[in-house]
Amino acid sequence: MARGELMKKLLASYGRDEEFRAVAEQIIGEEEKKNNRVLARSLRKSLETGPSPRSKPRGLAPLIPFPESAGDFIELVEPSHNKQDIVLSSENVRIFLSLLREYRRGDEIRRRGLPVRSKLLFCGPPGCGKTLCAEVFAAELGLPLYIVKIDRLISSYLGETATNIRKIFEFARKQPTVLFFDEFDALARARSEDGEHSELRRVVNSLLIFIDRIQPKGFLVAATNFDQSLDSAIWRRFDEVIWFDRPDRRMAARFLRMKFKNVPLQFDPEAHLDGLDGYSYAELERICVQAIKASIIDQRKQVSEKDFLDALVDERRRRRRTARIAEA
Ligand SMILES: Nc1ncnc2c1ncn2[C@@H]1O[C@H](COP(=O)(O)OP(=O)(O)OP(=O)(O)O)[C@@H](O)[C@H]1O
Repeated sequence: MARGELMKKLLASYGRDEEFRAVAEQIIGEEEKKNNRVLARSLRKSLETGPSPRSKPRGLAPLIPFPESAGDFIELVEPSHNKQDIVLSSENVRIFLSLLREYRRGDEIRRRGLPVRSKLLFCGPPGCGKTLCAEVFAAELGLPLYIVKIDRLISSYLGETATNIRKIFEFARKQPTVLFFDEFDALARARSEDGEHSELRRVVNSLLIFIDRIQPKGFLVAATNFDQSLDSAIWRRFDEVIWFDRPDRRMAARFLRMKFKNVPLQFDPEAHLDGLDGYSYAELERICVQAIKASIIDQRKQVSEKDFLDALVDERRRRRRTARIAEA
């Protein structure tokens, strides 16, 4: 495996001892194969003198195990998408490129006493790329992505929540990661609760204080669908606020071209852009995938216009049902 890929795997396995050790062994094996015996021997020595349950950590920097108890509300995501898979506005491309460059020069910037932007708020309707972008961004940075489900975090047993929050932040302070807080608006809702939930409010406020104080080694990203429910006390804690909008006509056309890039078509999907106004990327994605699947099921080599229109009708039905549920 290429060295870069192995390094990525090694970083992603950080905090999970067994996996980390397996990848480290793979790296040593590769060096042995290349006849770099001195390096391989010294790597093995570091690995063997690393932390063990009985000995004090020496050699390798001690791993900070990710809190086991956090498993219910935090998830390590192996990036499976890259920048080819996302459609972003030119403004967002510019912001992300500048964040990447700043991160790479972070040590130098900090040495001069200046802050590095590392706390980002992603706003926008569902299915418009907030999570996908966090994944692609983590892949570009070569950092592991951890997704924290805020609603689950704050509804877990309160006594433990406070400890878990502290552990998460301790982890993010020491280990370069992209720590992604999904459904951040759940915080705002919890903050406005009162009376019997004052304990909950305290937990939420302590989470905000942690966000305020932390200088993450990587990035802390929070995502919300409801930007209006976040008050300025929350907004001002972030270095950048980035909007992910539903695609306009031009972006929807780009998305369709991307999705059908390697698929033989009997029609021009862009002729249907009028009917796709207001759809999210996730909805457009479902239409494209359904249309492609229909051609596979019928064992046809090309996707037909009917495949596309049938998928569109299905998605419309789904939208109407979802809207009805949301109103109820
Ligand atoms: N900008 C985009 N470019 C390409 N594909 C996209 C984009 N936005 C969304 N998608 C597609 O829709 C799926 C869901 O998007 P994603 O999970 O990023 O939405 P989200 O904004 O995080 O939504 P939610 O608020 O519901 O969590 C993605 O996995 C991807 O297939």
